[in-house]
Amino acid sequence: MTQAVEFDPFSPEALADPGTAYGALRAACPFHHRPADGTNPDFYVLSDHAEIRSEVLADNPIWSFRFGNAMKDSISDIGFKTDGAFHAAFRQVVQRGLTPPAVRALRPRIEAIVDECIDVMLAIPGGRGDFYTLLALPLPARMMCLMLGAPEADYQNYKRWSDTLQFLTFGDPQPGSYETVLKEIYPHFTALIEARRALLAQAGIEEPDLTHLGSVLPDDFMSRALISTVEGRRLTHEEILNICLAFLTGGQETTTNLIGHLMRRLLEDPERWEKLKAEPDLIDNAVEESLRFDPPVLAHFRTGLQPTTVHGLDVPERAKLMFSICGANRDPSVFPDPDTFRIDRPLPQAKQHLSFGAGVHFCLGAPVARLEARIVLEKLIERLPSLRLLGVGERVRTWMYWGHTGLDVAWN
Ligand code: HEM
Repeated sequence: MTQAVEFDPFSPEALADPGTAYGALRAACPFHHRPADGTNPDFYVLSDHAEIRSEVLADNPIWSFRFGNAMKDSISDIGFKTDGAFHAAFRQVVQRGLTPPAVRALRPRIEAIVDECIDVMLAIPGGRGDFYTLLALPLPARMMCLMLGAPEADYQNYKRWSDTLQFLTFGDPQPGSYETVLKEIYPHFTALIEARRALLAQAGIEEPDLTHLGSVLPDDFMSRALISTVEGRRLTHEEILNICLAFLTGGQETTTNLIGHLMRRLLEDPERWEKLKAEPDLIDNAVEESLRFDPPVLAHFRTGLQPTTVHGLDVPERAKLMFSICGANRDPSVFPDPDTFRIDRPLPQAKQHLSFGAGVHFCLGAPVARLEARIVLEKLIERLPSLRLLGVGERVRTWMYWGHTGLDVAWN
């Protein structure tokens, strides 16, 4: 059944309260066909949790990432925007740097940044400010600089570039505007890559490997890309840039919004905040419930490589399929009482959310985002327990993302 309901992801209601809108669509029509409307192309919306997981995001010959994961095609066949065996091999370049011990080793750096942000908050006379500007935004941006190997002082550029790229990829940009911003970003990354190539040249190393990480080269993901091979060859410059862009765009606004949503939901009902302070063992539950209830990425797209049938409906080749993370996260067969935010939702249940995707393109940065959110809660409970919510800012402008531009908070 596909046409049973009207669904407009661009309506003011869906933009303002996606959980309710996407949840209602899932309940009424888990596979929905949305015809072209003059501005937006024809696409299908799948909200069926089990099917998204087992059919669309698992390794399969039909639903391709090669056309990008936005509504409009952007074919590049580079890096993460690939399918099958090549993609699996390419992922390894980053995945090898994000083993559990490697992620745990980020803890002191994250703690130091959070402490610095809280010091700034505590020094504000009157104890009031925007939680995004003060913490939710600088932490992920600084972490991306640190992980890629850029000076942390660049973090405001990283934030600006990521916002612009996000909007251009998932919004409705002017022709050529994507290329304009890349003209600013690519020279920045190219200079950092060239600096690492120069270090190798100075040391007379032609075939760099793992042993050179942290010795000849700084131990960061840009160096990691230089020492890595994929299918027996070195990565091209474009592939290294693709990794930089994936971190730049994938790791910032998403994590900012995770931290922002989390604090909004905890503070809007002060009993939740009190409960968490009394039972800090619930921190992981609260983080996962926030991801489920307020997914920073509402949905992504895949493109059909061949005709197929979904929920009994024939779907043509090159169909655009939107998998609704937000809708799937409200599935009552997986999450009882899905429209209630429960900080004590059992962890194994809450973790079934699809907010980091699933399957072959599952988010590589998920453990980093989770650790950042966890440390923010640990530190706020310890150092700013009197935090309270005064107001929520504007919605972010990219319709497929869910978050706000500010959170007005106060503390004693
Ligand atoms: C709360 C924070 C985050 C959310 C909600 C999030 C969400 C996602 C989602 C939904 C995908 C799957 C895309 C798809 O299948 O179309 C993804 C992939 C990815 N994410 Fe994240 N992400 C977050 C943080 C991060 C961080 C911190 C990093 C980097 C350290 C990162 C790097 C990546 C990369 C490289 C991929 C591509 C994986 C692949 O294609 O194989 N993400 N993310």
